[in-house]
Amino acid sequence: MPSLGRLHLVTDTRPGRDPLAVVRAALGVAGSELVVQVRVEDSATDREAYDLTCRILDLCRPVGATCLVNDRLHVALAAGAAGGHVGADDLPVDAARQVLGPDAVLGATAREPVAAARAVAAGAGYLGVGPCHATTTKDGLPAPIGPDGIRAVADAVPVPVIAIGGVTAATVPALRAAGAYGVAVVGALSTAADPARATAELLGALRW
Ligand SMILES: Cc1ncc(COP(=O)(O)OP(=O)(O)O)c(N)n1
Ligand SMILES: Cc1nc(C(=O)O)sc1CCOP(=O)(O)O
Ligand SMILES: [Mg+2]
Repeated sequence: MPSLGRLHLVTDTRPGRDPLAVVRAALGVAGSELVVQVRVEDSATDREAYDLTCRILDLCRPVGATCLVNDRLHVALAAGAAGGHVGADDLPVDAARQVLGPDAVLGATAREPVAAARAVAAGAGYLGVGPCHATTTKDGLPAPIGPDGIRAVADAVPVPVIAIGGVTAATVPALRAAGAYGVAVVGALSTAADPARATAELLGALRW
């Protein structure tokens, strides 16, 4: 299995956004280094999630980029994505592993070391850890954990830690120094005036 990419683009499907244009721009710069996580609003239908995933897979496949699906593992399987990501309101990690099979990429959200170790024992291959910083993209999150919170989890588990929540190119170095393997972003790419340039800046920060 190829190693996990360090830059995860999580799609922004809120009204007025153009997730396909952002994915296209990011893939043009990052190619196979990019992981695209298809994340749709809870109000989206499965058909909408499936159609978006298929369109994103059509963009990812030619450049060898990885496509994952958030929450809806049946959509991941039906579309032929590489795997999925689950959190506290989704299938438990062991059940998600059963659904996806042993070879799929499976990420789980964990905000502190004990939950992180449990998720890994249950079959998670990477962890999404946050929120690192304040974010306007998702409501109802606990207080930001900052680089220290990332370090606490990264020190406790043997799998890649992907830092999420308010991540920008400027905040990447401190997160990497704290042990993050990579980062997941929504707004840093979806609201960028030039998503290709923003991708290059994030990749540059991740290479340090
Ligand atoms: C890389 C990554 N980390 C965390 C999350 C959040 O997942 P979850 O807690 O299930 O919340 P939703 O994204 O489903 O609202 C993620 N998607 N990706
Ligand atoms: C979807 C999501 N999950 C988070 C978590 O901490 O679990 S933070 C988040 C939103 C990340 O968006 P942005 O990069 O715009 O801050
Ligand atoms: Mg979820």
